[in-house]
This record gives sequence, C-alpha cells and structure tokens, in this order.
Amino acid sequence: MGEQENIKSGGGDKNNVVEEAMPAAAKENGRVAATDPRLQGISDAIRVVPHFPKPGIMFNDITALLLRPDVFKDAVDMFVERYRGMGIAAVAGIEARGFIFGPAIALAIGAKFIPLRKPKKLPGEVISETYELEYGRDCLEMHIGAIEQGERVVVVDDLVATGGTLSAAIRLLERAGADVVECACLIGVPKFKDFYKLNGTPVYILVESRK
Ligand SMILES: O=P(O)(O)OC[C@H]1O[C@H](OP(=O)(O)OP(=O)(O)O)[C@H](O)[C@@H]1O
Ligand SMILES: Nc1ncnc2[nH]cnc12
Repeated sequence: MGEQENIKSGGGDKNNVVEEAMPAAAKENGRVAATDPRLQGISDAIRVVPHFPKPGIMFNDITALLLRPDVFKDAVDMFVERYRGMGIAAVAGIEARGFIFGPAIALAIGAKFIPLRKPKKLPGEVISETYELEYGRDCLEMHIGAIEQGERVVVVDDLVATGGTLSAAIRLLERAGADVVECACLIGVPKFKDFYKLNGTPVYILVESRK
C-alpha cells in the first residue's frame, strides 16, 4: 500500500462507527478534505516500532511527531478546525497520550479539559470503567462533578485500535450525563476497524497506521 493510500479521514452520524476513505471524506461538508496536504506530513511523522511493548505489536509512536512542531501544530489545528463552533463544552483527554493533544484543542475552542486518568491518580471522588487493550487490561477514572448534565464532549486520544479505551471513556462520560459528540484520534489501526466498540459514537481519525 502506498503512503497516500494510508491516509484516511472519518466522521459521521451518532449511530455509525465511521472510518471513511479519502474520496468520500473529501465530498463531505465540514469534514477534513482528504486532499489536505497536512495529512501526509502527519502520517510520515509517526514512527512505527515493531514488537513494542510485546512481540507482534506494531507500535505507533507519536513522540516522533511531537519533535516536529510544524506537524504537531498541523494535527492540533485539524481537530480545532473541526470542533470550533460546535458548542463543545469539554474536551476529555485519555491518559497518557490524550493529554498531549487534548488541552491544546480545548484551549483553542474555548472548552474545559477533563483528564480521564488511570486508577488511583485522581484525589477526589471518582467513577471508574475497566476495559481490554490490544496488550492488556486497564481502567479509566474521572472526577465526579467534572461534567454537567447534557454538556457536549469530544474525547481525544492519539490512537484507536480495538476501541476498548474510547468505549470506556464514552461510558464514563455518559454515566456522568455528557452528550459525547465524537471521539477524535490521530491514528486508526485498520486491522481493528471491524472491532471498534464505540457504542454508536463516531470516531474521527486523521490517518491510518502505516503497518
Ligand atoms: O483502542 P485500544 O485497543 O483501547 O487502544 C488504544 C489505547 O492504547 C494506548 O494507550 P495505552 O493503554 O497503551 O496507555 P498509555 O497512553 O498510558 O501508554 C493509546 O494511547 C490508546 O489510549
Ligand atoms: N499499535 C499500537 N501503537 C501504539 N499504541 C497502541 N495502543 C494500542 N495499540 C497500539
């Protein structure tokens, strides 16, 4: 598969899990144009590390992208352009890598930032959700009171593989009364796209993993 074919852009209705090929995305009103030259730079800046953290896992390393402020900014800008003016009250970032992108997006669109943390990190009263990963099992927690009933929320992370982490984040936020509008990730791992478990919430992906 050529580099250009790896680039995807998605988004869609609340009842669909969406990962759209370039031509479809390009036609859609308000979505990222698949011909946007920033996508190629973003895809190229992600390093793929074979067999990390376990044999067989092709690890998509966004720290290489973070060393390129121009590309880092392009990624943040693309999310900001999508969510600005949509009445988003909160950006919820998933520990750890959602903390890298989420706050920048939140500040730019004038939303609050809610950290969804790994267990026993938050000092206040929390609600929790456990989930399965490509390489293990984990749990997310959120402070009670971070969300008000009916607030519109975007969940941000670097990558979606099985969708287990995003699903746990959605469950947490919906239990607290949030309206989860969309999940936003830089990277989608295509081998899992039939297994996303996002409870009907769309996932918006900038690029597909290269391997
Ligand atoms: O779609 P999934 O199969 O749930 O996998 C995606 C999650 O896995 C990675 O985080 P990880 O749990 O490795 O934690 P880290 O960010 O703390 O390294 C990644 O940053 C996502 O949060
Ligand atoms: N292949 C992958 N690369 C980076 N982070 C991940 N989280 C789950 N799967 C991953």
